[in-house]
Amino acid sequence: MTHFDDDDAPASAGHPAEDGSHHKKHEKVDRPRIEAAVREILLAIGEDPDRSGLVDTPRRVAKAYAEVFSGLHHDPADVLSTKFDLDHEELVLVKDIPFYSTCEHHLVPFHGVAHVGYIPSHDGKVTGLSKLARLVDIYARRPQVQERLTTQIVEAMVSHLKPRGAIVVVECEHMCMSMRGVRKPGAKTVTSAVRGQLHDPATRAEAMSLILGR
Ligand SMILES: Nc1nc2c(ncn2[C@@H]2O[C@H](COP(=O)(O)OP(=O)(O)OP(=O)(O)O)[C@@H](O)[C@H]2O)c(=O)[nH]1
Ligand SMILES: [Zn+2]
Repeated sequence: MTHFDDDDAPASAGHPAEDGSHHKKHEKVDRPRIEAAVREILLAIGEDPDRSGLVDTPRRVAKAYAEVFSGLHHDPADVLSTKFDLDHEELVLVKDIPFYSTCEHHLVPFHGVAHVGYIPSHDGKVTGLSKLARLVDIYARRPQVQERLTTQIVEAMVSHLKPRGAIVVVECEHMCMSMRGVRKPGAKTVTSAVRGQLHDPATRAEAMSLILGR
């Protein structure tokens, strides 16, 4: 699993949430405030927030929001600090990383897969493969738009891995385009971001053929 929530911080050095006692002390999400707001929304749509099926809903939504927005309180530097000296200087690509994010315009989900690749720096040091998936979750678990998600992932790799090149391709279905509004279920949005040597046409073509080869 690549996911973590407010009770499951990324396994990385020095994060204060690792000792298991962090839960209340370090929680940055104001759950009572979310609960009050959800109760207001239920009233506003004409529901009875005190009926038995809804009475625990504000608490559940607050707990769910703490999880789906937990990326706001995690630092990609922590995740990408895990490095191995494998003397590998060629492309490393983790493809088809599934993730869920939340559209910041409508606060409904968008979800899909991310493909994340880089050409390591000249020192041949690489990061852990799972860390690339954790990086995706750190940025997905925030109010987002797909373009910024894509850019943030590639920029974090550039900053913390100092790669010779990096590429991120993200393919998503946006629930705000499926279940409401324009109502086009199945429509996919594809975004990409490329840095450094991955701009080279041959290198980029190699990465893209690996990404697209299903
Ligand atoms: N660029 C971009 N747009 C997004 C993303 N997620 C949702 N949107 C779009 O945000 C736009 C918001 O448009 P508005 O006209 O302000 O809101 P709206 O009336 O709800 O629009 P409709 O969704 O067309 O009904 C819509 O076109 C959405 O499709 C995203 O990740 N990136
Ligand atoms: Zn939306």
